[in-house]
Amino acid sequence: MALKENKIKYCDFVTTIGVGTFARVILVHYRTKNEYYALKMMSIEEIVRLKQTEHVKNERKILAHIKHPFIVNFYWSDRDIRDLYLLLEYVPGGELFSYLRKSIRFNTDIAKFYTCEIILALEYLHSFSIAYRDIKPENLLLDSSGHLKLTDFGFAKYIHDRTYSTVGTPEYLAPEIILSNGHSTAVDWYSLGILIYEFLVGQPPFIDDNPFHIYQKILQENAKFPAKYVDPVAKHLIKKLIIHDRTKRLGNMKNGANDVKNHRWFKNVNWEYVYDRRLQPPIIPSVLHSGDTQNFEQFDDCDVWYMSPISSIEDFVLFADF
Ligand SMILES: Nc1ncnc2c1ncn2[C@@H]1O[C@H](COP(=O)(O)OP(=O)(O)OP(=O)(O)O)[C@@H](O)[C@H]1O
Repeated sequence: MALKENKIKYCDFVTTIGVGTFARVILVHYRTKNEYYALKMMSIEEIVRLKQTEHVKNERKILAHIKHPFIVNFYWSDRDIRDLYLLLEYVPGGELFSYLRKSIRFNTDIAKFYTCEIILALEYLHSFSIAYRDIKPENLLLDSSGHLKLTDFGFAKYIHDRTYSTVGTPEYLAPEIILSNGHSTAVDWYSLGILIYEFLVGQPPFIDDNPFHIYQKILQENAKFPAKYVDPVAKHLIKKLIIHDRTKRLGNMKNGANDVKNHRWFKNVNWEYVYDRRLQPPIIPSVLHSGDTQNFEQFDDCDVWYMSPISSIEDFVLFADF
């Protein structure tokens, strides 16, 4: 415990770079290394109250297990009487979401570049039976060279058979999650189909202010494909990814991710080049120095100094191995 607390001692808090449902993410400067990192902080009291204990434990366990060019790097976890901490690589280019909203939609080449990098990240995760379960543009960050880094493993889980919890973001939920039919890594291929659609069209196919109506649309309606933005090959790929029948869903059949990679939409893609980060990124973020936060929303300074409540002993011991 004393040893673990020492880790935080060397971090100077610089500014808040993200506030999610369960976490605050702070840019920290690590004095001994003179480097910047992203510190994800979660209030123990809040995590327990919002029934996220297992999710956070999964997140830590999975982050500690994986290493991939398109997934955010994890360094260590820690806790004190108020918070849980995850020290992550700082990815300074900001969320792909911001770039997508700014440009309204991506052309085929841009959409394809990001899709290729996500496919390799998903293929890697699925090889360990890890379902990511929260594919959306907000969880895709750009590094300083413009390559993708998947972040937020809060809903990721090792799934060896099927699992029944309802997690994810409404617009991206696979039908089997909505129906509580038990789900597996196949849900990520469904969400990838929705993501490609959002890249090309500028919004997901099933939208509504009320999540319940989104679920109804996902279950009952067919996606409409504006021909102006979605060419027939992309349409074919998306339809194969968002197919309700999991046994026919691309990525979830016996050839796994290879069926997706071999789809006509990726005809000229050299997958080794993709893995080696040798494709030219279509957007190069403006990053002036390693601790530059210009690509993130500005948060109130008091967020940095916000103190979570002291957790109860019962809650604290739930995270004994964190
Ligand atoms: N490693 C990182 N580098 C830079 N920014 C990051 C990093 N990790 C997270 N962020 C920023 O912080 C935001 C919130 O982080 P994260 O998504 O992990 O929190 P969360 O509470 O689990 O979110 P959600 O509400 O989506 O569940 C991200 O959307 C991103 O903008």
